[in-house]
Amino acid sequence: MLLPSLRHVVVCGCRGAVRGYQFGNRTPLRQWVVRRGQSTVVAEAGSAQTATGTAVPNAATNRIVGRWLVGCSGLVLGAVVLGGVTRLTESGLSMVDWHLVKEMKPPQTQAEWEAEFSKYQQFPEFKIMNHDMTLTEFKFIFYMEWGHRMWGRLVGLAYILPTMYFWKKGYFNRSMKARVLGLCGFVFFQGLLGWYMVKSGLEEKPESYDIPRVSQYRLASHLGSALLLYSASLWTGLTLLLPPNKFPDTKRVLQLRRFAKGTGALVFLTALSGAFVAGLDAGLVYNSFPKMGELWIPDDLLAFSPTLKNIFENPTTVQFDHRILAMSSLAAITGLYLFARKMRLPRRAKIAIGCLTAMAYTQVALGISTLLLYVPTPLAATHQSGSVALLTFAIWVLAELRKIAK
Ligand code: HEM
Repeated sequence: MLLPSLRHVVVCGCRGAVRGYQFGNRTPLRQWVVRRGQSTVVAEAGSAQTATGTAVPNAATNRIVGRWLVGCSGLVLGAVVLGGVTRLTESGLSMVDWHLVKEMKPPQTQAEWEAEFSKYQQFPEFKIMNHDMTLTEFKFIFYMEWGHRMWGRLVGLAYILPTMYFWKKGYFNRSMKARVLGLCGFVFFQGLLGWYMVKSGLEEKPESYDIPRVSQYRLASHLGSALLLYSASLWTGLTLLLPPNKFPDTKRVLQLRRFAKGTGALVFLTALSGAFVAGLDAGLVYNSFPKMGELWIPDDLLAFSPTLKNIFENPTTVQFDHRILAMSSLAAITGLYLFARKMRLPRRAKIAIGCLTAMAYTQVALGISTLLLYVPTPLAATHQSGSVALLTFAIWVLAELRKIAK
């Protein structure tokens, strides 16, 4: 006999699966599973009920949560693009302190602007690079950074407020609660990382007349954690929204799934290596393709000592690695496409793989153009956004190929 709350889920005509329960391989003991044709309807013992007596979470609430998370990933994408443009316009070091609430109001009067400008003048970027900057020019770089920080706060609110609301309404099951808490924690961590990164560009380095720039390690961590937040939100949202495909458990399907996972990881790694290229301005050391200058393997590839240091600190090696990883990603995606072409797959999975392949070629073309044209801001920003688009298609492919928990 069905428990009352579970019966409600089934009887209330939830179309398709209640999909928030399929994460991980283990089904919590507290759950009852009922198979209805192709879909799996799951309810928890003693799950909450709405005012109309409907048990939650259910298919409808899962759809709401799914859309919210996909929307949140869109906001993260906006933050990544804005962050890239902020960096490329060299605006990121214009706000020299950090206050969660106070800085939300930008300077209003002439006196406030002058005070803000004179604070900026104490730091190396002004002293070494921008000593002839006017107040009007300062206002531009200030507003760029301010816009990025405000967007970050908007992202934070977009995660935290609905989390509180949905939690109270009982829209999350146990595993979902852990997930959204993790995502909210991640947003907070992302903000802290951002300030930690900016601080590295504000430090006075006596005896150094180099262009002040943030640490490439911190830039890669900041971008990498934004991409992780994006991927986790999108994945969770998509698995709630997309009905799972039914695959036969054949060897080829298992191989395809494994292949797709590896390819997704490679794309992620390539994007991360791009952050090192950006952080070291390594896009300006060799502006030719496919060779680096006259050579396939440049002779300053291992110029730094110890050797390991070259991987993250030598601009030549960092650019070389990014090229190799990018070409490996392209080869893997092309391989995935050819492998999948011979298989009978659901239409949506085929479309997702096709989109991933088309985007991979576009992204490589964008990268090469960025390099050959000496990193112009609009092209570099498009290349950066292209990496998120590529990641999006990779996650879509994985969501289409995912295994249904038994
Ligand atoms: C799968 C393919 C690729 C992915 C996912 C990818 C990803 C990225 C990412 C995420 C960045 C950092 C952008 C930023 O933070 O502003 C970047 C930078 C860069 N990439 Fe790629 N990339 C790919 C292919 C290529 C290729 C084939 C080239 C050229 C041979 C290239 C050249 C560059 C350059 C020059 C930069 C530095 C741009 C700057 O300073 O803003 N990329 N890439």
